[in-house]
Amino acid sequence: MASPFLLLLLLIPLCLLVLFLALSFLARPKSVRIPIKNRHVLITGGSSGIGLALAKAAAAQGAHVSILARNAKRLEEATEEIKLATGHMARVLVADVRDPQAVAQALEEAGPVDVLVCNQGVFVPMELEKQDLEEAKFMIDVNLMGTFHLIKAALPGMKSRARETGLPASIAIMSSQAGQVGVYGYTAYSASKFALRGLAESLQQEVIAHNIHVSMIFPPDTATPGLAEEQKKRPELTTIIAGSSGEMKAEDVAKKALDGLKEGQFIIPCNFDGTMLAIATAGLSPQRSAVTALFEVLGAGFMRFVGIGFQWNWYSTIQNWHAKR
Ligand SMILES: NC(=O)C1=CN([C@@H]2O[C@H](COP(=O)(O)OP(=O)(O)OC[C@H]3O[C@@H](n4cnc5c(N)ncnc54)[C@H](OP(=O)(O)O)[C@@H]3O)[C@@H](O)[C@H]2O)C=CC1
Ligand SMILES: CCCCCCCCCCCCCCCC(=O)[C@@H](N)CO
Repeated sequence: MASPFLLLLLLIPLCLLVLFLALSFLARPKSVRIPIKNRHVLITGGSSGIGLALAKAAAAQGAHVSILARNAKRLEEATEEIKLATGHMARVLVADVRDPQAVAQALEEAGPVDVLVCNQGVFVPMELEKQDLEEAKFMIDVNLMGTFHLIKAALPGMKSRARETGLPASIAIMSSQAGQVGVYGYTAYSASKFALRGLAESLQQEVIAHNIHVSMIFPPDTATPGLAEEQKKRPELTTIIAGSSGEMKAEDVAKKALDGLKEGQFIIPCNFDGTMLAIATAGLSPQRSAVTALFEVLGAGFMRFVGIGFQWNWYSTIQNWHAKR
C-alpha cells in the first residue's frame, strides 16, 4: 500500500489541475486572436520612439498603418523611415490629441480603424511641490483626455467595421510601469497612467459585445527621444527608483505590445520585472489566459511579499538620500 506521504504528494498536482480547470472555465473575456495583416492599424505618437517602432513592426506584418502626431515634419520623416524599413507607406494624420475636433477630423480622414493604439504620451518628471500645475495638467490632457478623445472618435467606425468583417478589433492603450506603481517624481505622470487603467477596465466591459478587445501596455524605461529629453531634468530619486526595472529598446517593447494585442491580452508586461509587477497588481482586471490566471492566484501572497521588499528598498534609498543632504 502507498504511504500516506506519497498520497499527499499526489494530491498537490491534482489540486493544481482542478484549480487550472476551474480557471479555464472562469477566465473572461474568452480568448481571442486579432489579425493585423491587411487591416487598418492607427498608432498615435507614431512619429517617434515606441510608436514609431510599433508602426514599423505592424507595417512589416502587412498592416495598413496610419500614424498620428502634432508635428507634420516629424511624421513625414517617420513615414520615410517606415518605408525604408518595410517597403510600405504609412498614412500621416496631423492632430493634437488634446483637441477633440481635430481628433474627430483626423479619424474621419483615416477611415474605419481595426486596431487603435493610443500611444501618445508626455512625461515631465518633478516633485509635485516644485512642478508647475500647468505641467501636471499637460500630462493629464495629453495622456488621459487625449485617449478619451481618440476612443470616442474611433469607436463608431470600429464597431461597424468589426460587425461587417466579423473580425475582432483592438484598442490598445500605452500605460507605463509607473501606471502600476507610484514612483517618486511621477505624481502627475503616474496619475495620468493609473487613470488609463480605470478607463480600460470599464471600457472592456462596454465594448466586448461588439467584438472589440482592450489591451494595456506597461513598459519600463525605454530608450526613445522622449526618454532622452526626460533624463535631462529627471530628479535623481526618480532615476534610481525607475532603475529597479531595466531599460528596454523601443523595438523590443513594440514587439511585446504587438504580440500581446494580437492575443488580446488585457495586461501586457514587457520584461521580467513587468511580469512580476503584473502579477502583484492583477487586482480584478480581466484575464483571458488560464495559465496567467494560475500564476496570479498562486503568486498573489508571495508577490505581495516581494512588493513589500521593493518598497523597503525604495524607502531606504529615499531616507539615505535625504540623510546625505
Ligand atoms: N520611453 C519610456 O521610458 C516610456 C514611455 N512610455 C509611454 O510610451 C509612450 C511613447 O513614449 P516615447 O516613445 O518614449 O515618446 P516620444 O516622446 O519619443 O514620442 C511621443 C510621441 O507622441 C506624440 N505626441 C506627443 N504629444 C502629442 C499630442 N498632444 N497629440 C498627438 N501626438 C502627441 C509625439 O509627436 P508630436 O510631438 O509631434 O506630437 C511623438 O510621436 C508614451 O505614452 C509614454 O508615456 C511608457 C513607459 C516608458
Ligand atoms: C512585486 C514585483 C516588483 C517588480 C519590480 C518593480 C519595478 C518597478 C519600477 C517602476 C519603473 C517605472 C518606469 C517608468 C518609465 C516611464 O514611464 C518614464 N520613462 C516616462 O516615459
